[in-house]
Amino acid sequence: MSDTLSEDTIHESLPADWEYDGTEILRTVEFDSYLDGVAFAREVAELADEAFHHPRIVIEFRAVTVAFTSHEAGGVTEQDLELAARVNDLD
Ligand SMILES: C[C@H](O)[C@H](O)[C@H]1CNC2=NC(N)=NC(=O)C2=N1
Repeated sequence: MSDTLSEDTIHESLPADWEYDGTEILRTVEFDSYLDGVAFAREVAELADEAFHHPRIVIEFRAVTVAFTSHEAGGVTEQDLELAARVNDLD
């Protein structure tokens, strides 16, 4: 079972453009078109499924929000931070 991180550790470790709302780490990425956002969401989904660690993904008209938390651990873990950094590499 992964260990959940303290709020201080999460805030100190957040990848660029990510925030922490007390439950999840989140990032919203804006796009010029809806389908560009859908394509990005698919890339996120593929890296998440490869890692078998799945975010909440919200696809809107020209923005996609990705949110990670570790459900089994009951909070944010190192794995969430690692995948968030990998999502930034997609951008
Ligand atoms: C049984 C459990 O759903 C699986 O082990 C995986 C699937 N994907 C997951 N994704 C996330 N974000 N947290 C989990 O705890 C998790 N567990």
